[in-house]
Amino acid sequence: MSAKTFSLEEVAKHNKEGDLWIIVDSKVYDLSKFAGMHPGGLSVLFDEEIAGQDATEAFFSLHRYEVLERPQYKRLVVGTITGQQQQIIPRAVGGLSKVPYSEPAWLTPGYYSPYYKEHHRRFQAAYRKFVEEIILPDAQAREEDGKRPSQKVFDEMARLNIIAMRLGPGPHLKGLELMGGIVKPEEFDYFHELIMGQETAKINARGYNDGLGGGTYIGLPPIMNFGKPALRNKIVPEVFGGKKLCALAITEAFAGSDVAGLKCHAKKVDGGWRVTGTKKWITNGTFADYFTVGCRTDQGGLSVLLIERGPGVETKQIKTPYSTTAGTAYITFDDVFVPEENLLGEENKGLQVILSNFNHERWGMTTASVGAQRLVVEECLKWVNQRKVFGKPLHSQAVIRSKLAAMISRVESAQNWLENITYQMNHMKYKDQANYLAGPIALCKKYATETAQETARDAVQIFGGRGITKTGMGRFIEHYHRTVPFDAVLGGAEDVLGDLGVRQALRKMPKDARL
Ligand code: HEM
Repeated sequence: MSAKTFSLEEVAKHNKEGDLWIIVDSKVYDLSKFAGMHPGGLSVLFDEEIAGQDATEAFFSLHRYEVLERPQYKRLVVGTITGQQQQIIPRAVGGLSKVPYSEPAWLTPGYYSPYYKEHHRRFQAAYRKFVEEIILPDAQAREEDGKRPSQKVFDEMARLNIIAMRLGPGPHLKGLELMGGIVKPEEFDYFHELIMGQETAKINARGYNDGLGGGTYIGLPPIMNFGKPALRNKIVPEVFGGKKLCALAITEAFAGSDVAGLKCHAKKVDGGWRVTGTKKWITNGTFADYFTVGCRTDQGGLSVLLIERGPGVETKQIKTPYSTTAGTAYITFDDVFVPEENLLGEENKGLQVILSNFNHERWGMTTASVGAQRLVVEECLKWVNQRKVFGKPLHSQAVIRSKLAAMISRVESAQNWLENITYQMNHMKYKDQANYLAGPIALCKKYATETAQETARDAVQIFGGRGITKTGMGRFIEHYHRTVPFDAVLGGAEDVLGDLGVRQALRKMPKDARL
């Protein structure tokens, strides 16, 4: 940037076509050539309050800060105003936001938490930096072109053992160097995983987030927990190494939450099965290498088989409102031979394999949902502060403050419930989690996604037309509002989860309970 300084009077002289300067936050921009290419048009720049003037307020009413960070616009700076300092300093890469409620309480100066230790703080700082430097740029590019997340991102994740950590604490982390040694495998707990879920959600690229191993998150645990040692030893290192991806293929057009109604058929043959059937809405299906598949056997029971991509396996893209980078697929298995050793768990006891996965999946989705909801609160607080209506900030309207009150309360209650459940998970054996936490996790997810949708709706009302525009000020809100139903449907629709939570409670009702 040029080290030249100018007085306000000098800048004011450059206020005509072919010679146009403006000031944004103490920096002087020469827009003489750019004016004709300005996406907002030429005429707006020649307003007498803009041309040659300090246009900071007008600029931030209409553009996100990141516009000024783009190299092609940084080049337009010709100097600064004598005696003025930059007032608007964006958050440093990996740093914490100072906007109230944009960080959970444990990351907000002055507040305390019983849950997080020093290694969680170190981990959060390192992981956020990784997300912003490595994942975010790829996420934005892939959301645009719809391709799967780049191999270099998987390679970087593998290098720090992020793929292994995404599956939560457990024996699979033993002996691994996590995040460059910032946290020891024996220290790693569900709060670290919660941090990962919440931080990754901040990329605000919902399809990409699922593309980044969403299928592995639910498709690999059955292999790790129920696969035979030889199968595990082959597949787990390939996946943790970022070279292969899994997908969980249970849902069909015929049966969704009703897993007992699956039609995909595994016919017993010499040395294994031949599988024929279809699967629908399979995350990462278009590019996954391994499919963890729920099949009906000859006896009518349910078995889970590991099927490798190969002859007879076809995957087709399903178009959904989120980006194709998630690889959502319709899959057909056409007389595919599956060897005996690919059986996960016991034959006809597949329901146990499938159900054992659900709690972790739903809890993980809740971490992401709450993280994204918090980002929306931050976007709204910034917007109401910088947007002027009738000469005053948008937050001078009581109705806007009332919407924000509801948004903040929702995200804080969801976060606090989630942290309490996470604490329980840290202290329970995995099988006790099914007994004690299946209901609370289901209810917490339902609550988080319902509140997420209310918050998405309120945010669109606050942003107005910008909240339904894919570029510009409200682009985060538009994306969130369009993709928020994914949180509410994947891993179990809200009504199904609510019902599960209440049924679990009713099963535990004491026989002698009376009013
Ligand atoms: C450094 C100077 C400026 C640059 C680099 C710039 C760049 C841009 C860009 C890239 C957009 C497209 C929307 C987006 O991606 O956010 C845009 C839109 C716009 N700009 Fe500027 N701009 C500048 C100054 C101004 C100023 C001073 C005004 C004052 C009125 C203005 C008015 C607008 C308007 C009205 C739009 C359309 C906004 C919308 O669709 O909501 N721009 N500008």
